[in-house]
Amino acid sequence: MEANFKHVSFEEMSGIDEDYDKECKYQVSQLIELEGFSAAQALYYHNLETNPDVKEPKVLVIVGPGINGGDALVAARHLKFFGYDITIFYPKRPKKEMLENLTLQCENISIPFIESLPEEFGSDSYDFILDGIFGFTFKGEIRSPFKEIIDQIGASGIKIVSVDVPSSWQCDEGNVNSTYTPDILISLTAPKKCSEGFSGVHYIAGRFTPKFIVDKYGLSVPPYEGCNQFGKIN
Ligand SMILES: NC(=O)C1=CN([C@@H]2O[C@H](COP(=O)(O)OP(=O)(O)OC[C@H]3O[C@@H](n4cnc5c(N)ncnc54)[C@H](O)[C@@H]3O)[C@@H](O)[C@H]2O)[C@@H](O)CC1
Ligand SMILES: [K+]
Repeated sequence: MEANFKHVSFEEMSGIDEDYDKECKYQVSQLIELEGFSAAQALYYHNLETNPDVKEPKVLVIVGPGINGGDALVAARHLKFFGYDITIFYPKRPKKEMLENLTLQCENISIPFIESLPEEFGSDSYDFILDGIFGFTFKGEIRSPFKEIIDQIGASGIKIVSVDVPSSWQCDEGNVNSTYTPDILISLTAPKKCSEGFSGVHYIAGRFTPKFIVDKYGLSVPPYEGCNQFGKIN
């Protein structure tokens, strides 16, 4: 299904983002909640399908400094409520009320925050790394400390689940920094051009996109089942 699916450019995704704001009156915090919840659901169902014996998967959630990081904080909270064993690494915390509130909500449910990544990841340290470092607006070379973090995650041997785009990939150009390719990708609203050749497991989380936006940008709609907030396309 991936090959026949519409992959959006940076310009198109920026237009959709603007329409969410101006035409749909979605508040950023509302969108983040929907995106993070959808991502948590997708990972939950993925684990159920591929690893049903692991009832409380251990997930290291890596939170970046922007909205992609906000999505990851929301996903972490919902996964914790789903019974997962969650740890958060959030190295660079901007003083923004919305992100501070999302952080507090994770602290309130006793999710531990670690100060640094382990020197080496043991094979059984985590079942997944949830990558919420950078999103579709990322450009250029990776600045410190994220260069080192992204290299470490890539070398960890742990299954990586990227939210929206693999962090440090550019929306239109792809893996310009030659970093990791995730095992699982959860694209928000629509897959981005950089994932056109992606051969891993691919979910779309966008069951909040009104039909007029789907029509305006010619988006493909994944097969949403029941009340799932995600659809699988690969
Ligand atoms: N704003 C919204 O309402 C929506 C947000 N969404 C989510 O928001 C994401 C985009 O959010 P942002 O635009 O905040 O982007 P990011 O979440 O990628 O964060 C941007 C921040 O990363 C840092 N950064 C940027 N380039 C860097 C570099 N080269 N090296 C090191 N640090 C760098 C800067 O501090 C910048 O403030 C999407 O991918 C998605 O996850 C969208 O899906 C749609 C709606
Ligand atoms: K990401």
